[in-house]
Amino acid sequence: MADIIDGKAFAAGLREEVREGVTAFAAKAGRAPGLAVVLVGEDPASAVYVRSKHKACVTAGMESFEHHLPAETSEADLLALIGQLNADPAVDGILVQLPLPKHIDETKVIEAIDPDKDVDGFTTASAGRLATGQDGFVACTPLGCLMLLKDRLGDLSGKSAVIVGRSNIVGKPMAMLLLKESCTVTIAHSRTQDLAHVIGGADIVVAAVGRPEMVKGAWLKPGATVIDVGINRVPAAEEGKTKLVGDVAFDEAMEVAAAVTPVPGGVGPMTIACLLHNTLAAAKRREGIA
Ligand SMILES: Nc1nc2c(c(=O)[nH]1)N[C@@H](CN(C=O)c1ccc(C(=O)N[C@@H](CCC(=O)O)C(=O)O)cc1)CN2
Repeated sequence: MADIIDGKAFAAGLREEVREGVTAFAAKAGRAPGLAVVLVGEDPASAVYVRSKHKACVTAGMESFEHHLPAETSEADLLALIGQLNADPAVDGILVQLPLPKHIDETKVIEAIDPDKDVDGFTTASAGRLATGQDGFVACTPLGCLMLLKDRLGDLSGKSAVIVGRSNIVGKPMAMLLLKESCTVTIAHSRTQDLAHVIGGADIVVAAVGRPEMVKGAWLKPGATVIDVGINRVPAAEEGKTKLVGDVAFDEAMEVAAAVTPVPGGVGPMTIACLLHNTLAAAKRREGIA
């Protein structure tokens, strides 16, 4: 039976580390790091995530600047707000909660964020910096996956890694991070032929495809480490109820792998902990503090 990788506990440790870092930062800089979070509209899941981010920020001793705009906000008004936040010296990190309402061009809004405040790591500049080995911010979810992998496996050099999913915010940055760790990286996607065979050769599997329990236990190499990024709500056995499952068939994977992240309680909590980590790093860079 595989070990369960406890992302919730790891994230709590990271948040505590950040809290201590914030205290040291404030003593030197005479101010707390500041994170601006922009939420447009009433998406209930987004509202929950933004509340969690605010609470985590305050608990870590950071300033949280919340901007909750109505769903009808125009793209021009949102871009104007980003411009103000870019220029605000109290703001070290800017995050625009996704998804945005359909009438707003997400790419245009993300690209408007100053890369030095892009604590979500979503701008083209941040992606380019990661791809070329320059200092910059790494998207929080893949950064959290990497931390869990390094904690579990230590040196990743030479390991074979398969990432299922090629999104700009998880699959691609994950591939860059694992390449930087000298893994042999394969990105699988919806057109990949014989996915079972591709996954079967991997020491590390990162599933980020958004399809409930798509990766089967029988596809895994015995002893693999499995990181499940998927958060899918599906009907539960009890009539009218729902439950969360990942992109990996968890019970099957537990029979074959060496270690698996659960859903919930695996990668998800790392996302917010890494956001705090990036915000502290942004503040230190802006103040020239090592
Ligand atoms: N600007 C951003 N937008 C979005 C991001 C992001 O990183 N930046 N990621 C997601 C949502 N998200 C944070 O924003 C997020 C998702 C899930 C979790 C989490 O802890 N999940 C729990 C389960 C939660 C539940 O019960 O529903 C878990 O997996 O244990 C945290 C943050 C999209 N938008």
